[in-house]
Amino acid sequence: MLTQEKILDALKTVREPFLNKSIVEIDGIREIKIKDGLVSIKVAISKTGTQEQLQLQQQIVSTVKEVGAQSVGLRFEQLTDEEMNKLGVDPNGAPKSLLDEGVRTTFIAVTSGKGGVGKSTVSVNLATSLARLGKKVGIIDADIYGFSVPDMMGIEEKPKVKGERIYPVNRFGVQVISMGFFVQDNSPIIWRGPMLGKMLNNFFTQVEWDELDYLILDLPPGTGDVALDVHNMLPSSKEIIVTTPHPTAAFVAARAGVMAIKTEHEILGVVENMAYFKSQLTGEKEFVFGQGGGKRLAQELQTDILAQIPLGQPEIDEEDFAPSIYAPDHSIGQIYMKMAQKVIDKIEA
Ligand SMILES: Nc1ncnc2c1ncn2[C@@H]1O[C@H](COP(=O)(O)OP(=O)(O)OP(=O)(O)O)[C@@H](O)[C@H]1O
Repeated sequence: MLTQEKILDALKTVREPFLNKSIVEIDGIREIKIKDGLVSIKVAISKTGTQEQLQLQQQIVSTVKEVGAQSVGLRFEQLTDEEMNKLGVDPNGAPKSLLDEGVRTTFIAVTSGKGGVGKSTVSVNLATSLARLGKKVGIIDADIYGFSVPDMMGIEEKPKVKGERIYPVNRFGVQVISMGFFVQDNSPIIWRGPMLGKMLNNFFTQVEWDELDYLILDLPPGTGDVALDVHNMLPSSKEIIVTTPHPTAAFVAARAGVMAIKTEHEILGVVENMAYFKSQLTGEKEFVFGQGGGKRLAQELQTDILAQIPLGQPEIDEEDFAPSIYAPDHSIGQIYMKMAQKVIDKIEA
C-alpha cells in the first residue's frame, strides 16, 4: 500500500538541484497527501521558477509513480530565509559554482615543468597586479605538495566557513583559497588522485567567490593528477607556463605546454623567471641561470614571452608583511604590472 513513509523514503534519492542535497534531508517535503492513488506533494526548494525546477518536478513525479502512485500533483514553494541561512546559502540567490554555465570568469592555470622555478611567486604577483588594475581576482593554491600562497601573501587567517560554503580570505584585493587552509600543523599529506580532484572540485563549487573576472590556479609542478583534473574540469582554461632561462628547464617545461596543447587549453604565454641579475653598481645584466630558455620554449609552443623577471627580493614591509609580493613601484612589481596588462589585453581584446 502507498504510504507517506514509502514516498518519503523513495524521495531520499532525489536531490535539490541547487544545493545538491537530498530533498528529504533539507526538509523540502512539506506535505504529502494520498487519496485513491492520487498523491499531492508540497515541495520547498531554494529557487523556484527555474528550468531546474521543471527537471526536479519530472524526477519527483517518476519516483513517486515508481512506488505505486497513479498520478502526482506538485506544488512548489521557496525555502524560508532562515532555512536557507541554516543551509549556508545566501537567500538572495542559490549557491553559485564557478563551473556553472554562463559564468564569465577567465581561468588562468599557472604551470611549470618542475618545482622551484617560481610558479607560485608568479601566480601571487600576477593575481595581485590584476587586482591593482581593477580586476576582480581570485587565486586557488592547488599546489598540494608545496602550498605556499598564504605564506607568500602574508595571510594568517583562515577562510570563514558557513554551512557548506567557504568564504575566501581577501588579501591585496585578491580572494584567496589554498589547500594549506585545510591542513593542520603543516603536516605532510598523502593525497590520492581522486581526493585531489574532489578537493579542487569543492573549491570551484563550494567557495563563495565574488563575481570573479579572473581566477588564477597555482598548480603543482609537472603533468600529474591535479594538472590533469584541471584540464578535464576546465576545458576553457588558459595557461601560463613558467620556466627559468636554462635550456634544460625550458625543455622540461615544454612537457607542461604539450599537455596544454593536447587538451586544447590556450597558452597565453611563457614567463621566464630568474631571467638575469641586474648589478646595482654597473646596471649590467648577469645571466646567472643561463640564457634563452624562455625564448626557446615560447618558440616551441608558438606563443609569446609575457615577461622576463630578474632575480630580486621584494622590500620587506613590517606593517603589511607579505614576503613574496612586490610593491607596485618596485622594479619587479612594475614588470608584473606590465605582464598583467598584457594578459588583460590578450583576453579582453
Ligand atoms: N625572481 C626571483 N628572484 C628571487 N627569488 C625568487 C624569484 N622567483 C622566485 N624566487 C624564490 O624562489 C623560490 C621558489 O619559488 P616558488 O615557490 O615561487 O617556486 P615554485 O615553482 O612555485 O616551486 P614549487 O612548485 O616547489 O612550489 C622561493 O623561495 C621564491 O621566493
